[in-house]
Amino acid sequence: MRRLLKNPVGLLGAVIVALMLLLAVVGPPFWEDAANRINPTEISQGATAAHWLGTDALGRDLLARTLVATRLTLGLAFLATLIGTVSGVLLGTLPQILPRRAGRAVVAAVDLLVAFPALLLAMFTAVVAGLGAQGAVLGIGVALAPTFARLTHTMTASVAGSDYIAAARMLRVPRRRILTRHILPNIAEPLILNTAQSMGAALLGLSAMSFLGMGVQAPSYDWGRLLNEAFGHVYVTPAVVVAPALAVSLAGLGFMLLGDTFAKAAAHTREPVGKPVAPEVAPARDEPAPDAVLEVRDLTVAFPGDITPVRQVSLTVRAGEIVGLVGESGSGKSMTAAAIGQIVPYPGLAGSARMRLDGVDLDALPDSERRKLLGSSLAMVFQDPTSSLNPALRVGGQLAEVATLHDGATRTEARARAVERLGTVRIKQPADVARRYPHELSGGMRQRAVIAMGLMNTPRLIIADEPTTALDVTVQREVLRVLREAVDETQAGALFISHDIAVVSELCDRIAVMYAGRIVEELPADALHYARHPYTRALVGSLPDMDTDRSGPLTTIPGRQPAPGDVGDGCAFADRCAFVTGRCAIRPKLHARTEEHSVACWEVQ
Ligand SMILES: Nc1ncnc2c1ncn2[C@@H]1O[C@H](COP(=O)(O)OP(=O)(O)OP(=O)(O)O)[C@@H](O)[C@H]1O
Repeated sequence: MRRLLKNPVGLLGAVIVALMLLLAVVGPPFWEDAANRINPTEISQGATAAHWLGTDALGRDLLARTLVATRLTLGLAFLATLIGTVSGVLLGTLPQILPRRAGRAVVAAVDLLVAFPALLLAMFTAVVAGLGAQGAVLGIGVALAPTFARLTHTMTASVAGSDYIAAARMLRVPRRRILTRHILPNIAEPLILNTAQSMGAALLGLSAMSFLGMGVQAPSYDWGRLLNEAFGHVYVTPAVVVAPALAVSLAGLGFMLLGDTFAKAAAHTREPVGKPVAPEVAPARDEPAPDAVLEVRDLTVAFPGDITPVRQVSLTVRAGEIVGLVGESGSGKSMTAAAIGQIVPYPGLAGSARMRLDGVDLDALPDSERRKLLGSSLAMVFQDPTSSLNPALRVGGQLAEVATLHDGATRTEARARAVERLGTVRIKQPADVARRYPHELSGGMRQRAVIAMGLMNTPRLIIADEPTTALDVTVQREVLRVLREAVDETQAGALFISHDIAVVSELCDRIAVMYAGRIVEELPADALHYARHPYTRALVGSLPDMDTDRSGPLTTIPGRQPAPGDVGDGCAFADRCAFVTGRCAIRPKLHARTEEHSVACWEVQ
């Protein structure tokens, strides 16, 4: 509400609507007498001192009649909106309750009605229902209903696809209860906003019907009826249409502006508070690493509200090397990957002292060049291969598209390369698989197809973000082998993100351990058992081995990682650490123990 009052357009809408509502209450008692007083000596006059906006054919004051008509006009518009909303919402939810075929028939009928001009639909209904206020209200209500029904159906269908609805279905919650308890509350807000806007449309529609003689009939009168009566005299005394025309326009505008502002305010409430602020990081001055395909220095990602999920992360990946980034959920691994790929979600912003891909400084490139380089030199493989592949396109076509877009390859060349790359990732009968749609492949094949898509350009860096988490253990092994082979063959570097330290130690050459947005230890994978940071040691210690007693619960690390907005000045792991001392109130820097092994912990420095 405060936001509404701060917005001048919203404020104007609110003032107009409030004024109209006030007039609807006080209009008839105050001005009814003047509005009905017939005066044969002052018939169809223009503006005079006694009648500011003229008189009608019986000499009645038009300003007073317009003010009095506010109640009937708004009342009828409200009724029409109510009919439109209720019947539209019922119609829109029917497909969820009815058997599939009947539901489809309802959707088709709604689509047909939406395509039909609304005013014609209103007139048709009004003629069938009988001329007069009742018919007009029903007509406008019926005309509003299809839009509401379509909106309700679309939103219901999208909410119905959510996991919590699937869970409710599995628990055998009855359909009607799913609808009222789980679906409707989630779509109520946009429906209410649409209602505010529809009130303006109903008001204009009803006035049009009355103006055309199909709505309110004499002796009753609404604004449309007043316009209809005044229109016969408009060429002689134009002033007679001013009052009702002004009232219709003003009220229509008021409701539209208010509805619009409500909709914008609702969209804003879903936006995060505060403006995006780019993290300030001084550029690195030393020489870049000569053999690195990726060199990241002091990468920081910040969101408004002092949320910093990635804090001064430095990483180097060399050609032919797989670096594992490991840490528990929420430590900032994916956000690091997103920042390297320049896809940090709004309103987050990334900054770094250095960001070099294949020897090129990304920060020094103009936007278009940077996008081009990332498109050709970086391949990203995400956890869910389903969302990386377009379900409407054949696998081969999608892979080929990469080659035609980036390398300007012909269709035949691109298709041949797609089949070859599918073979590279150990897909049997690649030519046959290229002709299939993603849903026709198993999860493991899909993930390999995504890796093959990344390899279409011969990338210099592959970022694989939990690529095997959704797969079972045997398929997981196959995908990891494919990744290793791709790196060995192409001599690209790879950043492999996982929360599973066992997988990382098996696949990677080096491991960077992340905790609360920072790298806390970096070491060769084969030296994992010499890890020094208490967090890395706890991660390694939580792995079951041959001697683990499998009848008991696995070891866990007590406590919780702080959220990105709650990380203090000291060591972020201190609360969970068995070796905590007073020094841990100051954050330890990453300290090089050997050329290949760095740790951020006071205990081991
Ligand atoms: N759009 C966002 N706005 C604000 N904070 C965000 C946003 N996206 C992610 N975060 C925060 O960033 C932190 C790091 O998220 P990130 O996805 O990088 O973690 P992760 O280590 O990859 O975890 P997981 O293994 O669960 O994917 C999380 O705590 C999350 O709350």
